Amino acid sequence: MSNHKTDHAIKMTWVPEASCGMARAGHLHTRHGTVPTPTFMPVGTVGTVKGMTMDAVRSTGAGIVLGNTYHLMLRPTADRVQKLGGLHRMMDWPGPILTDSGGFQVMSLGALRKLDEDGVTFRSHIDGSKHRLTPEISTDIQFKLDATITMAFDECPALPATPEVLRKSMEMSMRWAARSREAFVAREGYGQFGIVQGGTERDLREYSIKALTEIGFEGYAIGGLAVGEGQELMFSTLDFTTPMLPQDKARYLMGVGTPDDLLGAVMRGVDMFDCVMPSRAGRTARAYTERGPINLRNARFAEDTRTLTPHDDTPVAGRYSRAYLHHLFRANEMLGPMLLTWHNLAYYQRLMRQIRAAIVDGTLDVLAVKLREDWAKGDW
Ligand SMILES: C=CCOC(=O)Nc1nc2cc3[nH]c(NC)nc3cc2c(=O)[nH]1
Repeated sequence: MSNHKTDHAIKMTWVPEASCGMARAGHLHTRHGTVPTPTFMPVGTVGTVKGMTMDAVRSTGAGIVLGNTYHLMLRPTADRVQKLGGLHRMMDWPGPILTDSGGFQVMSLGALRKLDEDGVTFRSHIDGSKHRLTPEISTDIQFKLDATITMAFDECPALPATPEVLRKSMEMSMRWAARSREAFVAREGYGQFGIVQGGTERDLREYSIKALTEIGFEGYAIGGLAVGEGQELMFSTLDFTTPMLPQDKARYLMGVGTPDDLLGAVMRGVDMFDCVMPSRAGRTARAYTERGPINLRNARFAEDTRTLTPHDDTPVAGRYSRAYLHHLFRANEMLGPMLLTWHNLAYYQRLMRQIRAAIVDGTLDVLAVKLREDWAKGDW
């Protein structure tokens, strides 16, 4: 008799609610709660969304956050996170957590790694110690972290790359996807996402989707993009990739992006996003606003008593003047990055809520025109 809990566990599901053109609104049901999609996932690299308490993250409306396997396996190590009760308990975030498989982080480390068919060997950027990641090791680490969504271990090839290089890399990632799935422990409401590769080549993307859907995953990520190809090539790749993905599963575009990227990708059928931009910008005095980004270190804000946004839906939004934030950054005060990260993440969540509402009432095209007009206006 097979063990019901593991073999047939009712895994995570994505349920559609409405669509508008290629855009979809739905709900991702997981063991750690339900998340409305489209959704933007704040990046919590080493078990913290830098500069934010998780209450502050929750106050922005975020439903799911991201953790990085590569960073956490080096420090504090997966075994220690497991001893501390898993990421949810350790960082006091009861909601869903998606962890990456480490592949991309190691790839971006460049020289410090050696790739072979079985996996990748690399040296820690912290103390130079030697480590290994394989589909099995990565999946086991994510299990120890208690990730709600586990990502398949893949290789993200650097662009530009020849179709031959892209094909060889994608085929290896598909072999790694099968091994990742084999190593995945199915639990009620948990899930694992496969990662579509193939660069900007339609035939390679088609081959990759066929391979992944034959293995079967709870969701599908679109990898290999936002690596310097530019928005036009990213969008044209999405135009032929998302229609080939299963309609009834969530689609996750990794590492994306600016507000304009998010809007365009949602309109091409993407449901989930993660990007360091809003939080990294928050640490570098770059504020996202309804009229596009502004740099608060600029002297023109020294006596600007206006707030960053007319909205007042978090303890930060609409409360602090640009002049005060300008002062905090000039004085190198830690409150500057904290408040601005909070503001930027709230801006991204508000944008996703606006987009979602427009999908539900069928007016996404109207909203898209309005948003792009306002972003182009520049600061008022
Ligand atoms: C959280 C991610 C879960 O995915 C993985 O574990 N592997 C993976 N990560 C990526 C991350 C990316 N960021 C960008 N631009 C900033 N492009 C990316 C592409 C990939 C990719 O092809 N694979």
